[in-house]
Order: sequence, then structure tokens, then C-alpha cells
Amino acid sequence: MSKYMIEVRDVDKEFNNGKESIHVLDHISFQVEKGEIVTLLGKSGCGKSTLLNMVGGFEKANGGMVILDGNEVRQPTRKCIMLFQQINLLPWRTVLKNVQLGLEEERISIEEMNQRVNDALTLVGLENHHHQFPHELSGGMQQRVAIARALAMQPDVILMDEPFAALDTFNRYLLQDELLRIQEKLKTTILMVTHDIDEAVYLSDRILIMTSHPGEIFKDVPIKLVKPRDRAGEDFHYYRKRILEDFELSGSRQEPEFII
Ligand SMILES: Nc1ncnc2c1ncn2[C@@H]1O[C@H](COP(=O)(O)OP(=O)(O)OP(=O)(O)O)[C@@H](O)[C@H]1O
Repeated sequence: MSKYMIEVRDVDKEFNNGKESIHVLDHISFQVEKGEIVTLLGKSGCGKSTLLNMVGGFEKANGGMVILDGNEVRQPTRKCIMLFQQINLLPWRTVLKNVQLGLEEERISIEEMNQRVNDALTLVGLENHHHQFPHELSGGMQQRVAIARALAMQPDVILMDEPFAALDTFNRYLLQDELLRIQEKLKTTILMVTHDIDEAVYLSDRILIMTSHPGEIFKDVPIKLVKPRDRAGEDFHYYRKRILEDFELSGSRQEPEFII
């Protein structure tokens, strides 16, 4: 049995907009071990979301393949759930009913469904909010409901596309801590996209730095700091600085318009 939960093998992607084709991802390969948190970090347009969509089975590659827990990904599956920045709760359903949503297609008993929904809501700290509607919750609480909905499905992998980008700093920090606490408990494999360097250093076991046009993995940076990490600590700043430098050295920096 492979120790990898996700294997991206030589994935290549072009989009055609009718007039021209854009080479978005150039022969990308990487692996994510079971229980790891790995972040794709790169500038806007470098192909992070496209790559994440491929791992989730929402987008097809022009070449190469993605293997999830030993099986080639050909379509979305319940083993691998995507969480977006847009929260996508159904406004007419309560918190409880929104979390149930992901389980309604599963062949499980009512008792098991209730148990999984209760457990997931307790994990995200919403055990006292079952009967509220989304509009009665803050943005941070709504994102917690979305996380609970994903957790209730007991996926092997959660894919996160800038899940905290719409939140204010305090809520973002709070939810990052919640995510780490939950992941420590459940050992779910997480592949995340962000352009927030601090978020990447705070959460990740490894950061994959991408360059653009076409998107490539420029560097694989293991973050060897124990969690929870001190955002104000010297070690944290070391990684932050190193990654900032990587971006400047990555070849994707714009040349100055005039050189005197
Ligand atoms: N369905 C599509 N059709 C055509 N081009 C697309 C499509 N989806 C993405 N692209 C192009 O592919 C490139 C990569 O887009 P992608 O959204 O993956 O980048 P990103 O790194 O996630 O950007 P951001 O951080 O801004 O979300 C962009 O140039 C984008 O315009």
C-alpha cells in the first residue's frame, strides 16, 4: 500500500478560449503523504485552482494523471471533498440540515447520520447552533458549517481553495487554529491553495511554490516547526523571509520597464 494519499504524475493542462490555447500547467508532479497538510502557494493565475480542481476530479488533464489513494481520479468522489472561499450554504436550511446535506445520498441509517452530523458540529464548536439559519451566523461560523459538512462525509482528503480568504484577520486566525486541532485529531490529508504566505507557513507541513506561465512547481519547502506555531517567532519569520526570497528568485519577477 502506498504511503501517498495523492500522487500528481506529470500533469499538463492547456485551456483553449476559441482563439488561442493557454498552457496553464507544465508537467507537474508531486506527492502528498497520508495525514499531511500541503499548500500550493503562488501568484494569481499560476494555475493553483486548476491543479486543485484536477485533484478533485472537476477538471481533466491534457496529459499525466492524478492518483488518489491508489486509484486514478476520473471524476469527483466522496473520498475527496472541496471547500471553497464562497461558502455555498443553502439559506433555507438550518445549520443541522446544511450539514446533513452531504449525507443524504449515503446509504446510512438515520441514527448514524445524526451521530455524524452531531460529531461534526461539535468538532467545529457549533453544538449549540443546530437550529439557526445561515443568515443568523457570522462569516466565520458559516465557514465552520461548511467545514462540518465536509467532515461529516468522513473524507480521506479535503481540498481547500483559499477557504479563509473572505474572513477578517481574527476569524481567519481562529479558524486556522480550529483546522489544525481537527486535523490533528482526524489525520485527514489536506491540500490547500493560498496566496497568503503567513497562512501557508502557519498550517503546512510542506509548501509547494509555483511559478507562472506555465505553472510549474518551483520548490518543495518542508516547514519543520512544531505546531501550534508562533506567528511572531523568529523561526516563523525565517520561513516567511525564505519564501519571499524564493519568489524573487523564481524567475517570475517582472523585469523593470526601464534600466538606467
Ligand atoms: N475554464 C477556463 N478556461 C480558460 N482559461 C482558464 C479556465 N480556468 C482557468 N483559466 C486560466 O488558467 C490560468 C490559471 O487559472 P487558475 O484559476 O488556476 O489560477 P490561480 O493560480 O488559482 O489564480 P488565483 O490565485 O487568482 O485564483 C489563468 O490564466 C486563467 O485565466
